[in-house]
Amino acid sequence: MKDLRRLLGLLSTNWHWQALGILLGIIVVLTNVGLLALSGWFIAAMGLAGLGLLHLEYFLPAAAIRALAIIRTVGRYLERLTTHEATFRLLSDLRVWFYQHLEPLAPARLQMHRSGDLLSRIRADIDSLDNFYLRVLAPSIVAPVCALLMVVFLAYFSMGAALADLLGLLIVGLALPVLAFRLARRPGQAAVAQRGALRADIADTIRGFEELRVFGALDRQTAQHEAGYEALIGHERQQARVEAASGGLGLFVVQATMLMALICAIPLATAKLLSGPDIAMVTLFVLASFDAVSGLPNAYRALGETLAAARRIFEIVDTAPAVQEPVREAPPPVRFDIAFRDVGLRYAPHAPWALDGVTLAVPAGTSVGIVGPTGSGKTSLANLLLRFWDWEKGDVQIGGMPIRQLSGETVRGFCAVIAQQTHLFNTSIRENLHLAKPDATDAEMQAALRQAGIWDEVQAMPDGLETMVGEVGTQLSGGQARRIAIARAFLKDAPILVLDEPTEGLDALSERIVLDALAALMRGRTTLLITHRSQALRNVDRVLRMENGRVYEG
Ligand SMILES: Nc1ncnc2c1ncn2[C@@H]1O[C@H](COP(=O)(O)OP(=O)(O)OP(=O)(O)O)[C@@H](O)[C@H]1O
Repeated sequence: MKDLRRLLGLLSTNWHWQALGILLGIIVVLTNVGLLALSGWFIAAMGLAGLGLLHLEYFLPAAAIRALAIIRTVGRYLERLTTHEATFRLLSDLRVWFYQHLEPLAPARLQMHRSGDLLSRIRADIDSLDNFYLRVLAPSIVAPVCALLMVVFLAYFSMGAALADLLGLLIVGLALPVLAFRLARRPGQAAVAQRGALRADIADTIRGFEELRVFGALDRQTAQHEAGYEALIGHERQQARVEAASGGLGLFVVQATMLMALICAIPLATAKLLSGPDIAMVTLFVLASFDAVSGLPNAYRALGETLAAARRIFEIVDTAPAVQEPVREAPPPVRFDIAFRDVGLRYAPHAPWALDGVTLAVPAGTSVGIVGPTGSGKTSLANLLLRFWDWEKGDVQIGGMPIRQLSGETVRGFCAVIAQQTHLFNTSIRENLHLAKPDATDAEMQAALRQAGIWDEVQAMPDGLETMVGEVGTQLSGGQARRIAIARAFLKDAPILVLDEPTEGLDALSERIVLDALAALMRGRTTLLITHRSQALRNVDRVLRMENGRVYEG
């Protein structure tokens, strides 16, 4: 219920389009009912007039039928246009809203989510919210308004037919939707969760194809996916049963209501209170009146899925970022020395200290190499400096300014990062460089690539700067990818460098080339170099050792 209320709150931004869509929906339903009923009356009346049993002035009803047909057609078109406009605006607002909440959570709060699952939330879960306005909310307003007007109109001709219609409309428009919602809610929730898990599994499998083939585990993995799909089909089958049953029942109620209305109306005709054409009109009016409610059982059947999708989105949106931004940002520092003062960090409230009273200083323009066994806390230093995590004790400063007083964006604006896993996007070298400086000219890019020692190789590639680097840079060698990342850092021209295992995974020759490029990059910049490799330390001014979250001199 809370999620439903929240979902309604999210709709408020586009209420003009939504209200217009609902108004047009009401007009379309009423003209459709009017058209069918009047046509029925007219055909019956014409038949009687043909037999000479009735004198019929046919001009007015014929004109009314034509007018209703035009209004219905144009109205239906405009209604589709506005409701879809409202829905797509809503979806795009929701995506922006979700992304705005997602971005501050990276990387700390997103590490427990699988990337395939996040993609599923951004795309499929938000998409499934289109069901809410289009099929649930708008028809839920259109239906009672139209039902009320139609029943009042019918009561003028036959109270019995009006009551029968009211009962039928209540069954199809209220009882069946509630029942369908209840029965399909659990399988709907399960289907949404299962689809998310499957997408994440498949994304994982595609990423790990190489390993799966090497270990001969592809068949096992495929069998697991098949089992997952079987489970999904099971949930979908349950929902399909509810859909089929509510559809069949709905149809039965429509026919039964028509019969009831006819039974109520015939005695009125015998008593000469209604004419023959009136009977045809009343009967067809009852049939057409279900146009207002016929979509509701299936819409409410799908509502369980929609709410489950909304829950998955709210889960992310409600996560508090790991780092709180300052209410008012302090002026940016003008010096770029780095200082950690007695810093204590734990990744969870009762976890062991990952950093346990770390104090270190890197004077501006100098470099410090950090070595130490795995898990000793080296990368954690970088995580704090980049404002990806917050710490519990002590302080981290840049140029004497506590970085907590600066926004994460400002702090990261001062830093360039090169890590073992520095991400290259699956696009051209040019676009990857643009990331660091969107307005970089070709000459600037060329200079940066030259400084990174890779210009000659890029120039020799058939497509030069337009060369596509492939998924995470797989079309390049490890050393080339690293040097493109270095060129990117040259372009950014940030005063602080964070190098986290920048030569990891490279052979001796590539390492030497990358280290030469890094030496040029480090000149004049405050540098924190985290490494296991002794070669990498040749360029630094000072070496510190980390052990169990503490820092020791060389
Ligand atoms: N995101 C995280 N969530 C929870 N614990 C973490 C996280 N990152 C690191 N840790 C823990 O904090 C400790 C320090 O990790 P850190 O990555 O800083 O070490 P490291 O010296 O860089 O290791 P390596 O050389 O293997 O990269 C380890 O015990 C690690 O398990």
